Amino acid sequence: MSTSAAPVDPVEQSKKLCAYAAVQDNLKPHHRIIGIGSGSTVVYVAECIGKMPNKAEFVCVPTGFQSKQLIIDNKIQLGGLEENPTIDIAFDGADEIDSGLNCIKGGGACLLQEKLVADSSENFIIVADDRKNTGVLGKGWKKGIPIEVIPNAYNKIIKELTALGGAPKVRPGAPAKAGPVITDNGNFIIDCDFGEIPAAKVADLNSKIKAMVGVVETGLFVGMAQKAYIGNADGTVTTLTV
Ligand SMILES: O=C(CO)[C@H](O)[C@H](O)COP(=O)(O)O
Repeated sequence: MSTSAAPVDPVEQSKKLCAYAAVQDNLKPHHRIIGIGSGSTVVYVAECIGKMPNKAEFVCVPTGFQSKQLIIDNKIQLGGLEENPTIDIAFDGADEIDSGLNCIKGGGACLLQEKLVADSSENFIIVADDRKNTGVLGKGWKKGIPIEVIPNAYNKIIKELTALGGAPKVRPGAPAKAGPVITDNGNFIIDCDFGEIPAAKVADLNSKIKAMVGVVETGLFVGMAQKAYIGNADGTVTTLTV
């Protein structure tokens, strides 16, 4: 019988390393309410918290269906934003990070609940593998900025985004569903490519998109993260701060 271990995928390993480092460095003894983001990197945040001997002291607030399952699977106490409007610290992944720690989020269509949790958190920490750390939004992430919209407003908003210089597309649910992706909040996602967005222009673009009636939220997280933990392919972790 062979006893050789399964090969370790370096990207998966880097996600785990940055997530564990972020929790171990930032979760303080007085923290009680923790926000848990969405995606494949925060899986390791929940795993790390789930292994803590004092995990019964924490209440974790999820950012969507997947995140809720992670909290349940790791046997951590689940809480809602309604009972916990102030979150001590939140950990979340990102699709891309710029030099000012602005992020594109929403690749998993969870951006609205993610932004609610981030905005309610006293500390917001990003965990990501080094492919996300490009320095400029739109440089590596070519799918566009995810924008959550009220369903019957999608054509109106597509017109407005096009006039703003973007290339918008409704996110399809195919092959798993005919028709568009429906978010956890019952809305559509429009992915809108604006090319590379210099850090100094991210806030203005975000304000212009948010001002469109029918837009619920954008996947531009402007000035929200205090720190980002980047897992590198060589097994090291880089910490970025603003
Ligand atoms: O914004 C998100 C979901 O809406 C995720 O945090 C983002 O897509 C990163 O995911 P991953 O850790 O799998 O790269």
